Amino acid sequence: MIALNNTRYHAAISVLSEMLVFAAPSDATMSRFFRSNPNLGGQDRHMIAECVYGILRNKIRLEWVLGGPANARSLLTAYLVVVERRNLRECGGDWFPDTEKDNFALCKSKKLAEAPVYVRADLPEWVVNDLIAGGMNDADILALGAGLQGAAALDLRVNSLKAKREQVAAELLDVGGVETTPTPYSPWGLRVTGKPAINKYRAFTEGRVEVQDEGSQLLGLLTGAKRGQMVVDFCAGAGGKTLLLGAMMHSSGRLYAFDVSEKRLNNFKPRLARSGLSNVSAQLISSENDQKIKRLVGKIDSVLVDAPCSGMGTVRRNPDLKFRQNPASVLELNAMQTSILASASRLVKSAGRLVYATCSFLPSENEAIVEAFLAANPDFKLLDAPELLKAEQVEIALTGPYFKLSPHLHQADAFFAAVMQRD
Ligand SMILES: C[S@@+](CC[C@H](N)C(=O)[O-])C[C@H]1O[C@@H](n2cnc3c(N)ncnc32)[C@H](O)[C@@H]1O
Repeated sequence: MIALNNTRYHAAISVLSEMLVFAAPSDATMSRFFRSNPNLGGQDRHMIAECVYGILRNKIRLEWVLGGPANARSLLTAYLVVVERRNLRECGGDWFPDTEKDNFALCKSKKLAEAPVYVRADLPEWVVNDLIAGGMNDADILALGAGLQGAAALDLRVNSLKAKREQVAAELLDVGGVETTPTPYSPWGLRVTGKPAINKYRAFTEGRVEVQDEGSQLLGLLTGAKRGQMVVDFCAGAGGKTLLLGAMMHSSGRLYAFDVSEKRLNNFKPRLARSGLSNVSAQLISSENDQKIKRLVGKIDSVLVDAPCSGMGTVRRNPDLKFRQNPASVLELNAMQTSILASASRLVKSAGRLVYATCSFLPSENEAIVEAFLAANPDFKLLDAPELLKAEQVEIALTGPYFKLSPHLHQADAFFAAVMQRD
């Protein structure tokens, strides 16, 4: 139970009211709020953050219980009843206003078990409709929804160019008391106990580890990138996956990192410097059809398209994404995804690989894009992702030919990848 008091109760309502506009990512709103309220101590901040993120995670259920869209104060009341299961007696003290007592009683009277599936899964109705259109049943939707409510772990990837996993684990423990365990599937992964600031350790500043979720690490294996190859990371962003591909290539061959965002590519520079890689060419492109990529047509062994997406698979870390995305924004993304995949595919040489990935679980951003691409490009065929991982000694329970991770099954963010090969 969150230890509320007058200050924390009012601060939580204040910051949540700002967040509910969804004009900015909620973590940015939270940081700004704490900066402008320096009187709040460490414990206060912790409790306020717990309370506010707990409300965002459960907002759909809380609003159903309240009977419709609600303000921050009512949501907090519903949170105390529905999530914390408090009695009115436990909301004693000066902080719980008499005016909220009716809301309290209303929330107590509602039975969540009677709510529609989208409410019980705490996913927007349009998201659940997308899942149903993709063939998911109610039980799986509820399991996915429950998994997305959980806490996300902090995963590290050991840079195989510079160190071994056991060495880095020992170093982190020795230097900072940071406890880690090997990730269940990735050969380079370490799962950190708690959330220590890894960037202050030399293992990080000297490029022996990077922060990277396990799903992204496994994606590297699916590209099959090897020593001496020509590889393209088409949507490289700040280069998280580029660094992994470069390490898999032993810093040999040529690795092109393209992106339309100068800011993201600039953020990649210090990471690249730390990594020790010397085979990377990072290039800003104006669009997926930029002239710069023309000279690479038909020459690339493996092309990764880590497409711009709704990010819905990361709602454990960013619960506000559920409310910052909508059917129209996803439709816009679908058009981009289709166009980027089509353009990037031109670079793949005969028998080369094309990997399409998103950090989303929406079938409209995943299977639908890949199926349409394959239908329009019969020279590409779908490979079996679980088989490819098995060949890399990764045994992971997956159904179907795609690489689909879910938090409730794989203790990772939801993630999707399809591996294709040009005939
Ligand atoms: C999911 S993020 C990539 C994250 C990155 N691969 C990583 O591991 O850190 C998608 C990226 O696609 C980029 N992007 C958007 N439109 C693009 C386009 N038309 N061509 C290439 N990249 C694009 C965005 O700037 C963004 O950096």
